Amino acid sequence: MRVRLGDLSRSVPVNRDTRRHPLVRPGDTAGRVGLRLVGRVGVTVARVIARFPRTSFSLFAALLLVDRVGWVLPALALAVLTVAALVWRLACPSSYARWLGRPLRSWWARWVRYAPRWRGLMTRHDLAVVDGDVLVWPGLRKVRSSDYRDALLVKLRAGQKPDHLADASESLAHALGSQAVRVRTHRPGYVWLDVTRRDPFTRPMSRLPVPASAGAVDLTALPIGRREDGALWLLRLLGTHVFVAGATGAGKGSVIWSTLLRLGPAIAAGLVQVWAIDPKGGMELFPGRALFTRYEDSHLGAMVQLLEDAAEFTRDRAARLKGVTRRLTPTVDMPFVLVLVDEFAFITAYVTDKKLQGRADNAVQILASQGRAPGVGLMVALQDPSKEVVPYRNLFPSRIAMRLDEPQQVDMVLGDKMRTRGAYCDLIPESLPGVGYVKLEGTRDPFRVRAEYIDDDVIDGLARDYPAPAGMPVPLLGQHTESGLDIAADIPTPARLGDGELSPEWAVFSADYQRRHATNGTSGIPMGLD
Ligand SMILES: Nc1ncnc2c1ncn2[C@@H]1O[C@H](COP(=O)(O)OP(=O)(O)OP(=O)(O)O)[C@@H](O)[C@H]1O
Repeated sequence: MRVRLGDLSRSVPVNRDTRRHPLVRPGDTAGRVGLRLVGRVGVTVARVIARFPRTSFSLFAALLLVDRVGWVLPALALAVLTVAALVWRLACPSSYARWLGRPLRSWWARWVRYAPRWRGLMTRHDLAVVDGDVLVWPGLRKVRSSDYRDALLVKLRAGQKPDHLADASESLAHALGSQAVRVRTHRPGYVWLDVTRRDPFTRPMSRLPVPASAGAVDLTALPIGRREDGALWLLRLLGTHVFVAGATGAGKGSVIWSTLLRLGPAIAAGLVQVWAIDPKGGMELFPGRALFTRYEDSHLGAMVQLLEDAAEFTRDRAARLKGVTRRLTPTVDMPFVLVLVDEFAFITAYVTDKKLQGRADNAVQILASQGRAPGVGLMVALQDPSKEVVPYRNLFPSRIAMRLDEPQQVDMVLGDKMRTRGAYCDLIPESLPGVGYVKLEGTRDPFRVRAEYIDDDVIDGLARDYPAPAGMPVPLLGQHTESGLDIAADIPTPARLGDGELSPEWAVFSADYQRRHATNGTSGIPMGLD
């Protein structure tokens, strides 16, 4: 690789003629030329030292050492240090990675991978700006390299904003041979450019913690998957509402079930109630019905009624808690209630009966606007983020977009400019179900995640081990049943409704859904419940 010092500098004159100060001018004596040459070399060396003080002084110290003691001793010392580093790496990989591996890799990435081509990258992607009579470009300030990505801290030039880099991110990704380049805001004037080198989600995910007791369930941080940087993806339910969108087979089910898996002990202890609606006739949620305090999956009217009951409950609780507390701490007497709706659009945007649609709409508005403080959360999933559902999006502070069919749908789900900021949901391959992007209220940038896959055996175990306590009103299959019904005992094996039992619009949807699923076999990574 050819390194040009010009690439490492921070600016060049706009008009190259101003640089033309020839070394040899007409009438010059040899002495003058020599002096000019020494002067120029001196200035260049001083510039390099000022620009790269650590590297320059390390090099200088090494040369001094070789000069004083010869090369044998330093070479031996280097060999001993290398062996020590290898032993360290084998004995304690995590501390090695933290203290030596990553800093070395970051140093290498900065000076070998990025710095030599930085100027070309910036100018060719129209990221250089004219400042007075010089051309300047965003400065590369720091690189943090991990197994999967390089994070580049970039200083913006006056007149630039993060969106300028975001707009160029797709072409930068191609230029760098990266899967994706995303822009994260750091602080005013600085952004992180995340350059993905390998997709961490192509590897099987290690199992995530499952809370052993109700006390271990943290409603503000349920571990339901991994973030791209390797950290746990912690989903907040208390004080927010969650909107999940994704094409068929995108893995919305894994978000729902990994959430329910982490709620299990709290559900069984009565600290959390889940009121569930599955317009697909129970195809998604029915196997977990024992977990649900209320459940509807067949009649539209009953589903809307459940939403209205939840809205009424929310209003009532908000009135009771008025002046007492601003945020609920769930107890058995005052549980957190999660209203879970699969295929949300089918009970809101797509309902043809205007009266029912109005009722559902009202209930959703009340739940979304008043539920956060009194401990009522709404979690909805939907397949088709069309413009009809966009108005609902703003009611949900936490949004998750999984694989989507069209690039425009990304902003429909996550919010404006989110695709530009790197949420490439339309580029998620079908071979990676469960992968998506999350946008949280109060944060500027989306982040990439993969939900843990929960298989049918785990779901059966979850429903068996953590049923909602009996003694609650438990309406089942569209019929309002009175309290005291132990549903786990009543319906031991999962049953599915036939299309004939569904109302006409659900029958059409259900038939279409089954047809699509019959040809949509996707493989999963099995993960069991211990
Ligand atoms: N996180 C995941 N990891 C690995 N595989 C997964 C994951 N999530 C889902 N899958 C696989 O993808 C298939 C489809 O997932 P899922 O049913 O959750 O999609 P969906 O978005 O709910 O689809 P639909 O809207 O059609 O119901 C699953 O049967 C499973 O094989």
